[in-house]
Amino acid sequence: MHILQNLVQMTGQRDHLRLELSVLSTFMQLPGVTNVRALELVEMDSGHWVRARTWLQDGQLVSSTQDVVSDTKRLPLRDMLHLHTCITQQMQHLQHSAHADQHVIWLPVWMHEKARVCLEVTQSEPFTPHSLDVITGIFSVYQNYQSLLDYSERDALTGLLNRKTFDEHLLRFATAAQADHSDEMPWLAVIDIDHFKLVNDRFGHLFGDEVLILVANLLRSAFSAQHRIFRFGGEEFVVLMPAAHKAKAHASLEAFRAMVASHNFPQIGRVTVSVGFAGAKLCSPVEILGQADQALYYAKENGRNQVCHFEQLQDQGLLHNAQVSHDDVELF
Ligand SMILES: Nc1nc2c(ncn2[C@@H]2O[C@H](COP(=O)(O)OP(=O)(O)OP(=O)(O)O)[C@@H](O)[C@H]2O)c(=O)[nH]1
Repeated sequence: MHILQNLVQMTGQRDHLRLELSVLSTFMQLPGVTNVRALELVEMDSGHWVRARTWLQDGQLVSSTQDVVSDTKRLPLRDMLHLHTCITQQMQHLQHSAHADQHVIWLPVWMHEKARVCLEVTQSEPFTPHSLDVITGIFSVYQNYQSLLDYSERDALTGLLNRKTFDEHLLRFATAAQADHSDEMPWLAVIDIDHFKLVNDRFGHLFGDEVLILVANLLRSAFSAQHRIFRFGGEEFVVLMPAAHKAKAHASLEAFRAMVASHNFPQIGRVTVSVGFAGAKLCSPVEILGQADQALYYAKENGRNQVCHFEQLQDQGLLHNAQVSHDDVELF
């Protein structure tokens, strides 16, 4: 009965992290379960890494406030031998008995043949067919519900994140940077396709859609799993970039701009983008978006196909004629 109540609570969640806490606390209700963790898997610096994102501490489940890049406790995936096997062989789950009273099962969440999260359940007794059925059953409910949540957070045309979860992601990026205390900060970039109306007018809406999909693919290949890429609607994209020095953020946006400009779009040929970016500090999302939008507006007014930085334009006193009132900024 407890489990049923937990499942009801689990499927009432509207947020991935709360859903994760909920499924782990459901596992904790099972007899013999002594430990649970949610492990985050990430590919960076041409290696695979793993770190605990949610774990049990003094009987309470806690989640990391750091992002995976700044988490010094992350390990190379190959250091966790069994998990490494489970992931590289794309297994649905894998069990291992480390000691007579320590039996572990890993349950990776597969999405488009990639696993970004893996749940780990440890119990004091060996797994029986019944306990395995219960664990994998709960995991299936969790996985189905997670993909439903994921679907509702994505833009149907490009598969990028939609506007819905933007504020939450922004807050997480800004808070993680505060905890880090370094002089690096996260960045927010607004990217807009130049003269997109002309593409639609000349080639038709279907070709316009094709350009949106191709630009979304270029965004995915230019930015890593640590970035968050959104389509806010129309031909406007937003990228949340993890903490970095301004020069590094500028260079990666510039590399993306150049990548689009040199891409051969079938039938259409050349397409360019303009980019405005600003520091993603702990202030309101509307304020930060407004700043990045002002820089974008400046880029559009001054030749397009370029990357402009809000604070730099402001310091140079160049924003007087490019002020965008917040009423004009198309946010939703
Ligand atoms: N194909 C397609 N077009 C879209 C979609 N959403 C918005 N649009 C079109 O995007 C165009 C946006 O045009 P504008 O905002 O005038 O800007 P622009 O032509 O890109 O010019 P600049 O931004 O000034 O460089 C409009 O023609 C919209 O109809 C979509 O989902 N698919």
